[in-house]
Amino acid sequence: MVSAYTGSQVRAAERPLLDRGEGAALMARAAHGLALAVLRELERTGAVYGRRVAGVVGKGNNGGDALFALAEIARRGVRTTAVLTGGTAHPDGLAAFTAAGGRVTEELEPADVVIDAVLGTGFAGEFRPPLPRPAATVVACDLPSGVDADTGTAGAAVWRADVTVTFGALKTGLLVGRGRELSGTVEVVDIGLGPHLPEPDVRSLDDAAAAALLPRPRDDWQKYSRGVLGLVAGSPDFPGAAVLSAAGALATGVGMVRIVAPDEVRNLVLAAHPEVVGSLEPRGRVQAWAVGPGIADDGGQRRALGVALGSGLPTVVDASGLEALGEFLAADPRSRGSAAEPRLGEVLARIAEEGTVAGEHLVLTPHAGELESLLANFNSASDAPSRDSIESQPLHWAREAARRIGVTVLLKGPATVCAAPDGTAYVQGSGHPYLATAGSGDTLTGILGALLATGTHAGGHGSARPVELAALAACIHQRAGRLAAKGGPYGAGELAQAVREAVALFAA
Ligand SMILES: NC(=O)C1=CN([C@@H]2O[C@H](COP(=O)(O)OP(=O)(O)OC[C@H]3O[C@@H](n4cnc5c(N)ncnc54)[C@H](OP(=O)(O)O)[C@@H]3O)[C@@H](O)[C@H]2O)[C@H](O)CC1
Ligand SMILES: [K+]
Repeated sequence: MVSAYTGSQVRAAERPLLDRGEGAALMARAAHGLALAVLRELERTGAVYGRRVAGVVGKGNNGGDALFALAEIARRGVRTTAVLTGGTAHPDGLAAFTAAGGRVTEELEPADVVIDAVLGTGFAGEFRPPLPRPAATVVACDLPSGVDADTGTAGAAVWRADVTVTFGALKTGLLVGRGRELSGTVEVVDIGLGPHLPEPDVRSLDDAAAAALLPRPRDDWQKYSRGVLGLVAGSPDFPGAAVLSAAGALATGVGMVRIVAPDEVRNLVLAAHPEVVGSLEPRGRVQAWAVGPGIADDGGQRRALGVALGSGLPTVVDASGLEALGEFLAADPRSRGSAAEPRLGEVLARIAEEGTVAGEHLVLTPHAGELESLLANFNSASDAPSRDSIESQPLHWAREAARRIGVTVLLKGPATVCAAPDGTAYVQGSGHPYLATAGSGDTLTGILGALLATGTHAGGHGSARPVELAALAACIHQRAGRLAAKGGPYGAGELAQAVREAVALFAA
C-alpha cells in the first residue's frame, strides 16, 4: 500500500524532531537523498566528473536542502552554480555550498541537471517561476515549486520535473491533479519521520495491496456463494455497452451475471457470453447491481434502477444511470438544500419500492463532466463546482461529492480518485492513454460490479469496503489497459482478455 500525506501532515510530523533540535540532521538526510538522485541522473547520461549542475534556490528550507545537496555533488568534481531567487538563502546551506566550490550566479548557467528548489511545502497562494523552464533534466526538490502539496493544483508556468525527490513521505499533491503530471518519476527519501506520521491523507493500491484485496473463491463455494451480479445495461441504440460490461464482469470473476435489458440487447450479450442469464425486468436474487452503461431513457430501465437503488445491495451506477439519478435528484425539492443535506436516501426512498438510505454501498462512477451535472442537480446550483475545478482538484471534489451525497464516488480522470463518505480516499494513477477509448468505462463498471458481488456479501470475501473495491477495480482496469497496450492501440472489446490477465497476476 502506498500512503500519501498533505504538506501540513508532513510539517506536523517534522515538528517534534525540530523541537528536539534535529532540524539540521533532517535537512542533511534530505540533501543526501537529493544529491544521490542528481548523481544518478548524471551517471545515467555519462560521467559525473566535470559535469554541471545548477540550482534555482529559494530563501527557505527547500532551498537549504538544495544548497547542501549541491555541496555534496560539488565534492564529486561536478561544477555547481546556484541562482538565489529570494535575494537571501539558508545561511548554513549557502556556507556549505560556497565552501565546496559552488558559485552564486545572477543568471541560470547552462547545466546538465537543474535542481528546482524555489519552494517546497512552505508554498502558499500563487506562484510564477522566476525563469522559464530550462531544456536540461529538472530534478524537483521535495515537489515542483508552486505545486500545492495538499491538492496538486499548480499555476500554468510551473516547471515540469523529470524526477521529484520528496522527503519524509509521499505528498498527496504529487498523486493528483497537475502535480501528478508535473512531478515525473517520484522518489521518496526516508528522513526518519515514520513514527511521527498520522493516518495517511490518501492511499494508493500497489500490486501487493491489490492482491490482498482481490476476492478469491473457495473450493466449497458454488456459483451463488461466489456472488451474482445484476447488470442493467444496453439499449437498442447502445447494445455494445451491455456486452462490454458483461465481459468486464466475467473476466474479473463472478458466480453469475444476470442481465436486465431489452430482447435484442440480451440476444447480443448471450451470443457473446452464453453463460449470462437475462430478463426484461429484474428477476432472481443478486448480491450486487451494476446499472447504467448504455441504458435508455425508458420506463423499464428506470424501474430497474429504482429496484437496484432500493435493494440496499452494493450497487455501481455509471453513465446513463448517473443521468437518471441526477434527474431524480433535481426533481426532488428536498435535494436542493444546504450542502450537507438532504441525503440521497430521502430522495431514493420515493423512487424505490422499499425505502432505502444512501450509503457507501452505492458507488457512483462519474467522469468530471458527469460529476459536475450530478452536483449541480444535487446542490443549489450556486455552490456546485465547474468541470474545470473538478479536473484541477479531483481529490477534493470526489471527497466532497461522497460526503454531500452520502455515497462512494469513483471519479474517472488521468488518475482515478475513489472516495467514501467518511473521507477515506484512494488514488490510482497508472493507467495508459489508450484506455481512453469508447467502451472502456463500461468494462470498468463490469469489473467493479463483479468485485462488489463477490467481495462484499456475507458468503463471499465479506470484509472489503466498497471504496477499497472501487480502487481495486480501477487498479485492475489500469493494469489491463497497460497489458492490452503492448501491441499498440486497441478497442474496448479487446480489454476483457487483458482484464483476465490482470486478475490472474494479482491472484497468483
Ligand atoms: N523543516 C525542516 O527542517 C525540514 C524541511 N525540509 C524542506 O523544507 C521545505 C519547507 O521549507 P520552508 O522553509 O518551510 O518553506 P519553503 O522553502 O517551501 O518556502 C519558504 C518561503 O517561500 C515563501 N513563499 C511562500 N509562498 C510563496 C509564493 N506563493 N511565492 C513566493 N514565495 C513564497 C515564504 O516566504 P514569505 O516571506 O513570503 O512568507 C517562505 O519563507 C520542505 O519542502 C523541504 O524541502 C526538509 O525536508 C528537511 C527538514
Ligand atoms: K521545489
